[in-house]
Amino acid sequence: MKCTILDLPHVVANMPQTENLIFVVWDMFQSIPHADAILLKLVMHNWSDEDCMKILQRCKEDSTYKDEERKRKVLIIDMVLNRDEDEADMTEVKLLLSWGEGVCRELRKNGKGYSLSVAS
Ligand SMILES: C[S@@+](CC[C@H](N)C(=O)[O-])C[C@H]1O[C@@H](n2cnc3c(N)ncnc32)[C@H](O)[C@@H]1O
Repeated sequence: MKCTILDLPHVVANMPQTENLIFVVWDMFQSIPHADAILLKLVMHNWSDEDCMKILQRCKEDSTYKDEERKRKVLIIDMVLNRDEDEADMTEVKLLLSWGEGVCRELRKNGKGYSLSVAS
């Protein structure tokens, strides 16, 4: 498996490369280069809903994959509040960790399943 880490210049510019792991200076708001899968780990909580939609749109755009069976996968790992099921201490820890980081989103049960919205 080959992995490419995309980030801003001050984060990846001088990182050592290996055969399977490379670091590339890239602005994810402009485009996302071709890959079988894209992992957005601890990225979305930094951005508004509008910016998250832009990032997901860039993930969706890939002129090299026309085949429906081989569409790229997008995996999101991020922290969300789940006050209905988390212990109160866990909610406090999550709020503390997300403090100053941007947007804290909350998972809520509704009639159809779950919804995710900006925590208030
Ligand atoms: C909270 S960090 C998460 C980093 C890494 N995914 C992790 O889990 O450790 C968010 C990263 O997004 C990067 N970032 C911010 N704006 C970006 C952009 N326009 N294009 C690419 N990366 C960006 C930041 O430099 C930062 O390293």
